[in-house]
Order: sequence, then structure tokens, then C-alpha cells
Amino acid sequence: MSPTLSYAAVEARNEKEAQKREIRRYHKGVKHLCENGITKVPTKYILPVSDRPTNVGGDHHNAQNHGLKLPVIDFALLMQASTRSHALQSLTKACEEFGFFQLVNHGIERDVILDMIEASRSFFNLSFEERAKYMSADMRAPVRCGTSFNQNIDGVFCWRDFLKLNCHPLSDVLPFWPSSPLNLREAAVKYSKQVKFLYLMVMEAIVESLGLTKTASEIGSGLREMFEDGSQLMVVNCYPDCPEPDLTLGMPPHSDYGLLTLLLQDEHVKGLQIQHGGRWLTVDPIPNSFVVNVGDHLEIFSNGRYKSVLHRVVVNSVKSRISVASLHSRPLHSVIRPSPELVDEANPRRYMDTDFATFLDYMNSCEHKSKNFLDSRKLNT
Ligand SMILES: O=C(O)CCC(=O)C(=O)O
Ligand SMILES: [Fe+2]
Repeated sequence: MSPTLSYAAVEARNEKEAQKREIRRYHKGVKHLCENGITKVPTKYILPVSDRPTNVGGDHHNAQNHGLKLPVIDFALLMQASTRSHALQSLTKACEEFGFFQLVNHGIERDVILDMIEASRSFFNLSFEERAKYMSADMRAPVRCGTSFNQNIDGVFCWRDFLKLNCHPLSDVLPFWPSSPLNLREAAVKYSKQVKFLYLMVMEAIVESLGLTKTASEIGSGLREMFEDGSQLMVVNCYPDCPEPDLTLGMPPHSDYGLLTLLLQDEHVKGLQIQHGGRWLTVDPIPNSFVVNVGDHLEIFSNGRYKSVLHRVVVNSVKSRISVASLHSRPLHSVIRPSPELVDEANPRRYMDTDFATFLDYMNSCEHKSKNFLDSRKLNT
């Protein structure tokens, strides 16, 4: 016979059940929420006033009103012997001053890019049940669909759903990638390969821009291999239009963990903001370009000369936004450490060794805020 519960106990139990149902609902993602016709942002997504996009540091005139033209790096000029050294100087300046730049004349065919965007959009237009097949809490899964920033840990959720495709080694992971929409695999394979090539070229230029001649000549042709066998994670971000965009964010302030991120921004819908000079500045999209940014691993590798920069995403009430970020680093278990050529008496080593696996463990264990992972790797110099 079951014990009789008091009225208060029944109420408390019902309340708890309702809360659990609510949490399960949020874990289904923002797209699902919107498809069910919400007209207000649920409390779970409402940021404290100080973290809201319109009110950073009490400065109501920041962010959205200030467009930012990031430094532009012309890939074709970087690849041409007669113009390389000038282009390298621009690259150094962009990495030192902004940690971000826009890469134009990158040579990736327009169709490859448009097909990737189209396939991404189609994926998020699939039914919830279809997308849910790829939901997983395992950070190392070859494919992972989810919501918010780190949904297992985030106190306040952010207004983003994502599809993460592990791209390396491709032949091992490909069978796990979504089989619908039908064009997704083909589009993502073509796109990821071409972006990887672009990354390798830019990374080589960055090694040169850091003046790592010894590293480059010692490793010789091995330099390419050093990065070629690295990890590549493609993150397709979907930010549905939001009824109250001032209360929440598509992504909270964060830095990317890898060496470099190559980001395909929506050409028509702004949203990316970077922190520069103590303000949040909106990046104006340049058609047919990539936004490239320094990640934590490059900050470590360059012994702090190039810094990863905080960025976040704001949402809007009119148009949903898609972006595709390709995050590149060394292989999962390779050690990332400051290049010995950048360490001497005047420039002591500023970071301890780390690797991608350590980062994943960190992400699983605490709320990833701002640059706290990188801070945990800093040495007191
Ligand atoms: O959507 C964007 O513009 C930025 C995405 C981003 O920061 C990321 O995926 O790490
Ligand atoms: Fe990012």
C-alpha cells in the first residue's frame, strides 16, 4: 500500500515533475521551442541584466550601433611570392591588434560554400524527431546535435542549436554523419576538405609571420604534416529569430579553443560581435569571405603574442541566422606548448602544456566562461 502524501508534498512533487518536463523541453532546442509558437523568451534563457547584449558595463551605446570593419587579408596576395611579405605584415598586425580578420579571395568555389549553407539550413528544417537522432551528450561523438553553449552545465541557456561534425579522420567519421538531408554529406565533405586546405595555408603563413624560421626549416616539409593530421570540428550554428533578443544571446562571450577558426558568416544577417578596446563591436559581413580568428591553442603556441579574443553572438527578432565554424587544432592527444623559438629570458614561457583532450575534460567539468580554460593554463611569470 502506498503511503498517503500530504497536500503540500503532492504539490511539491508536482512542481518538481513540472520543472523536469520544462528542462527536458529546453534540451530539445530553440528551434523546437519556436516551432511550438512561443511569443516570449522563457526564463531559462534570460540573462542577468549585466550580461545582456544591450547593457554591457552600463554602456547602452555600445555593440549593435558600432559596426566593425575587421582587417582584410587577401589570400591571393599571401600566396604570391612578390606580394607575400607585405601580406604577412598585414597578417601579423591583424593577429596582434584584433585576433580576427576577414579572408577574401580565398579560392573556394562559390558553389561549395552555397551548398554547405543550403545543406545546413535544410538540416535545421528537418523535423525535431529526425534531428533528435543525432543528439548526444558525448563530446567526442563523431556527430552531435544539441543546443545552448554547453547544455549539460549552462545555468542560463543561449539561443542557439548546433550540429557538430567531427571531420578527422574523415573515413572513420563519415558513416556517422546525418544521412538526411540527402545533400548534407556530400556538401560537408567537399566544404570541410577545402576549408582544411585553406587552414593549412593560413597556418603556414602564421608560422612565418611569427618569425619561426627555425621551426619552419627544421621541420621543413614536415610543417604541413604537423598541422595536416590535426583535429577539425565543424560546427553548424542555427540561431532562430527570437521574440525578445535583448534578453538573451545566441552565444555567450567565449574564445575558441583551437589554433584557428574559419567561420562562414551569414552574408545577410549580422550577429557576431567581438570584444575590442573594451567594447562589443558587431562584425560587418563581407560577402564571400571567411572570418578567421586566433584560438586559445595559437595563443599558447605563440607564447601570448597572438591572443584569442572574446566573441559572442547576438540574435534578432526578424531573421534566423546560420553560421558554419570550422575549428582546427593539433591531433587530439598532441601536446600544445609555446614554440621554443618564442621563449627566452626576455620572454619566459607563459603557458603550461595542454592538449585537446584536457580541454574536453575541462568543458565537461565546469561552466566554460570567457577565457577561463586558457587562464587555467597560464603560468605566473
Ligand atoms: O555564429 C557566429 O558568428 C560565431 C560562432 C562561434 O563563435 C563559434 O561557433 O565558436
Ligand atoms: Fe566562437
